[in-house]
Amino acid sequence: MSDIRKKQEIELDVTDMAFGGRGLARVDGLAVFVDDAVAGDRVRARVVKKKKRHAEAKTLEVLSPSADRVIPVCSYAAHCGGCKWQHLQYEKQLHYKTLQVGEALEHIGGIKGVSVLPALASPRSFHYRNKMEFTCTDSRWLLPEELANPDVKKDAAIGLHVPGAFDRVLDIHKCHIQPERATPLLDFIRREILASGLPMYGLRSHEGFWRFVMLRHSLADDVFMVNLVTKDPDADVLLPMAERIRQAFPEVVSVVNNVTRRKAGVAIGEEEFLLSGEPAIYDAIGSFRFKISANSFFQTNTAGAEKLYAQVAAYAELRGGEKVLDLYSGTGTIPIFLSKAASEIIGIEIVESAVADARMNCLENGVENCRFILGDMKDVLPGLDAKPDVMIIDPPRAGMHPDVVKRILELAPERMVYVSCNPATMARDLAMMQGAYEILEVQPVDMFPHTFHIEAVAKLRRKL
Ligand SMILES: C[S@@+](CC[C@H](N)C(=O)[O-])C[C@H]1O[C@@H](n2cnc3c(N)ncnc32)[C@H](O)[C@@H]1O
Repeated sequence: MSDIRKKQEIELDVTDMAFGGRGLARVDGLAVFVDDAVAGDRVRARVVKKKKRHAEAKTLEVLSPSADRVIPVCSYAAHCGGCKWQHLQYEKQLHYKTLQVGEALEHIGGIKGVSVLPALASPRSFHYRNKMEFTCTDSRWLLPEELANPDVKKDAAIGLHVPGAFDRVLDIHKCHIQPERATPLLDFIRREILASGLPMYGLRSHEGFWRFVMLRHSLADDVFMVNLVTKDPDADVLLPMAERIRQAFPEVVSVVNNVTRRKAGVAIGEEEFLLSGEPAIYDAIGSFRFKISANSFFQTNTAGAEKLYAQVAAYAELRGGEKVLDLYSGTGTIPIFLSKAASEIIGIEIVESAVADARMNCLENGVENCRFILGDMKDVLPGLDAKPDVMIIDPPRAGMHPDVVKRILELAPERMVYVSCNPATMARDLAMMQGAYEILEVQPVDMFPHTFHIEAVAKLRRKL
């Protein structure tokens, strides 16, 4: 039994990476999850939580670095919630992500003996994100070196959050996972916002005007959309600002304004106004082009999405005559990507604008064999009398409702492909299906380099 105590400073040998991204050490059999540590490190750490079965600690000093450590390229990496694994070699990130998918299947789903292939690398390990949301605040979070400088004030920031802290925002001037061309654009917008005379939003007071700056990038066309998210509309300020942004950056083809009075930190407005240029941008996956509005769901790593969808296609093994059901179809990207290989694809999706985009994407790509049903999966599936040969399932992080799983088992397609961005809920959902389906293989696909997140694709075949 370990006698470590909260607030105690201890030296730890970190031996593994835990689910959720932290290092894992053991003290007299007790699992200690260590923030900012890498397997192979010896660290001096402070215990911040002590429970019966585990403890949590924060690294104070790396005494002896792991051979897998690298120096992060980003100066905010140690403090920013965006990239928690920049200090870990990319090949090792893939290694631990692969292990974590296997461990989730085994420990959460009780699924043993499934072949989990090594994670496929993202085509780009930096500059891969096509969408970034920077939060505006009236009181920025200071870096340790800034705290020591009496001239630095806790004034406004436009940036990213400290991990797990809704009200702590770092003023980010360069983010290495977004395209390089976004850096001068963000700086220009920051100067415009600061010069506007309108107040930044207070994340605790919920007063103020400027809430978020969202940048979307099209890899295919190398153009940007700027979405200025505010608490109120103000055409007098926003319209001329949008023109100045587009004059300075001709690659910005769309500037929109989302207005939200909700207190939740979500950059989606109840109203949207077009300020300048087009209302949407386009990007391509494979030979298809997709329209992306400010609030559309679109995979955030475009080049990675092509790899992901190619894996879905490989596991679906379509020969041309199949009826396919695509659950959680978003803006129709998977159905359209697979359209040439199937006879008919039906997508089901809860977000009205996504279904509208999916239908438009079919029209614009000349795709005639896909249709989409709007509604909540658990309400739509029971009334559906289609008999699918193949089902593609790509649920949100929370996974599937148990009633949905039950209905899938009644529909009993011969083959299924399950796509997930959350190994824990994937393991839970697959466990409910493994009585009737054999889980043939799982392929993790890295869509989120330098974070501990991983996408995974599972191939299932009906047992009878
Ligand atoms: C992970 S995304 C997948 C989107 C799409 N397959 C893609 O690759 O772009 C999950 C989708 O499920 C939708 N969704 C979430 N809950 C749902 C529900 N209860 N019923 C139907 N769709 C839902 C979301 O709106 C989102 O578009």
